[in-house]
Amino acid sequence: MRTNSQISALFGPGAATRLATARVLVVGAGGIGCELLKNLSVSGFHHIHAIDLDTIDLSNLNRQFLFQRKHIKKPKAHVATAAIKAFNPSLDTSAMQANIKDEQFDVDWFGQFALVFNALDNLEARRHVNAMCLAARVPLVESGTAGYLGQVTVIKGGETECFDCHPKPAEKRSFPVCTIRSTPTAPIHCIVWAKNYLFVQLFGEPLEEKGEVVEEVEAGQEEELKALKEESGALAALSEAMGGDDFAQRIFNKVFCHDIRRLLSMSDMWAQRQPPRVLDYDELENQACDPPADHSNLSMAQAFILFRESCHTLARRRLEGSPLAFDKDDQDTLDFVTATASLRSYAFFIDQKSPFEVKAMAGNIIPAIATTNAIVAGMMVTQGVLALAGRLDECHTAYLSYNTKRPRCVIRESLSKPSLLCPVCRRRYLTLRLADPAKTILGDLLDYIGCLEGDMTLGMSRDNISVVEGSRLLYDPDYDSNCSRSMQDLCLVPGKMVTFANEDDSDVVPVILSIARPLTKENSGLDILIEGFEYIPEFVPLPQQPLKEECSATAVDNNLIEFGKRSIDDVNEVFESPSKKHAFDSEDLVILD
Ligand SMILES: Nc1ncnc2c1ncn2[C@@H]1O[C@H](COP(=O)(O)OP(=O)(O)OP(=O)(O)O)[C@@H](O)[C@H]1O
Ligand SMILES: [Zn+2]
Repeated sequence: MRTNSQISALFGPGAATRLATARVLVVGAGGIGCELLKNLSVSGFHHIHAIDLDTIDLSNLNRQFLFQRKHIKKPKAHVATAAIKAFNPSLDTSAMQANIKDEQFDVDWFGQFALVFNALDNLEARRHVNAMCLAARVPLVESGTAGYLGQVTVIKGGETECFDCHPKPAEKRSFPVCTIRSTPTAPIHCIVWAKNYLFVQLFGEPLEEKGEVVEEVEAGQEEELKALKEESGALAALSEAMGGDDFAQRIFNKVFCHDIRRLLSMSDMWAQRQPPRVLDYDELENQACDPPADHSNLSMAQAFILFRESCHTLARRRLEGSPLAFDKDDQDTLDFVTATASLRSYAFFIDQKSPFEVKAMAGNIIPAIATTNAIVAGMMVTQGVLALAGRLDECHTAYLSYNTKRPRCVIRESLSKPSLLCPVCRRRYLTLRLADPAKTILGDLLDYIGCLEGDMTLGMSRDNISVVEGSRLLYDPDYDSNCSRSMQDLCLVPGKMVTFANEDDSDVVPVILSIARPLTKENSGLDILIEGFEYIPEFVPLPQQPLKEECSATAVDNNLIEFGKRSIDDVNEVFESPSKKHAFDSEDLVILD
């Protein structure tokens, strides 16, 4: 536990009082959240509120050290805050098991905190908290980890980049169909073939629509694609043998003998490549072997046995019910993918992966590493202390990278200014309060906005305004049927955010009205009140197409936050992490420049 003088020595004069009086929110009490809560509790923070929608699972215990076996199924936020209170009984803690996106957490609710820490694991929730903190004008410390990689940054509306200043590319994971079906060269190609092609053809719904395999035909491959389609037809016909004793053998002979012989007959294809080998069912059947171990590679004989057994199990399940879907936690489906991917790797002379690694790759799992979470949570505290003191010029975006060549594993950058084109933070955030949402109609609100004058004018009126909530268009000059409906009827309740834009003049800053709790008696006589006019962001109208230079973000996955500025070299260095490699194996990365 830090004494006041230690806190002042570490964080500067006045820090002890500032930390002791600030009310802070921690969103997410998982891997990073537990470390962070523990850090906050011993760093001089006093009023700590935690929220998490989940309960504790056995799989959390290896790294979420505030939890013990006896806590399984209990709410994470409650157990975590109780645990830190045990470290420091003088703390004022509170906890909620809830989704941070719930409407009850409106702008007023966020506004009660001096600082928010995000310790989340998904983009959607991060985006939501980003927008709510902008609306409530509360600084946010954002974090993310993926394997050995981690990031921390500070977001303050109007002063720094926000979470949405750079577009986050959708997770991309696609492979050309001919690589997967005819010329695999990497373990991931065999895994995708087993999971997205063979498994789906035999036991599931049709495949390519699933998105991982794309019909990207290179010149001269049209013939090959046609042959592959015929091959798929033949495989579908084999499904009719499902349930029979020789089902596994027929599948094996088709995919590891017949199809490979057909490929070998195309000698041009192997001029520059190692040709595959045909596998022999009888030979493998006669080989004795030990049972497979989770962490070591399967021998060919072990893969064969697993293939045969999983084929029969899945055939039985498929005949008993509806199409099956691959699930990394469904052992039968995982066994099938592990075994067939291993056999295909043997056939194509590709490195083997252990069942454990196959599970990570097929399930696209990035291992969570306690040390990474701990380092990131430590950096969050130091950034949070600076943000709380308003010392944004001293705050940083910090990247934790894994690289044996670099002397330091933390790379720091000063915070960037908001992107002038950001569709989220380059907006005017105002708060709307109504005396009675059941009585005020949308038309009244439009008139009220049209009549605002002086410093409060928004440059909008019924003739040019468009009103949108989420993906719902509520009003534009050609669509006024909602004007006579009450705000309550339109579900415009506290917690909702409504965007008002001038349709005619793109130089007018769009306004986001956060609907907050109704007016109290203090404002009696008013029906509508809009607050927060002091801040007008510098505004540049959005172009039709986002400018390419603006997109300097890297995408790793939904688990890792992305903020511009890292060079591709840095990015490549960061990706030298072995854990990252096993999860993504090069084709899985999307790098925008
Ligand atoms: N919308 C949300 N509202 C509140 N909490 C959320 C929300 N989305 C995610 N979380 C919480 O954020 C935490 C993120 O922690 P972490 O990344 O360690 O995930 P985890 O679920 O604990 O671990 P794993 O996914 O590896 O099993 C989780 O506890 C999760 O419940
Ligand atoms: Zn922004």
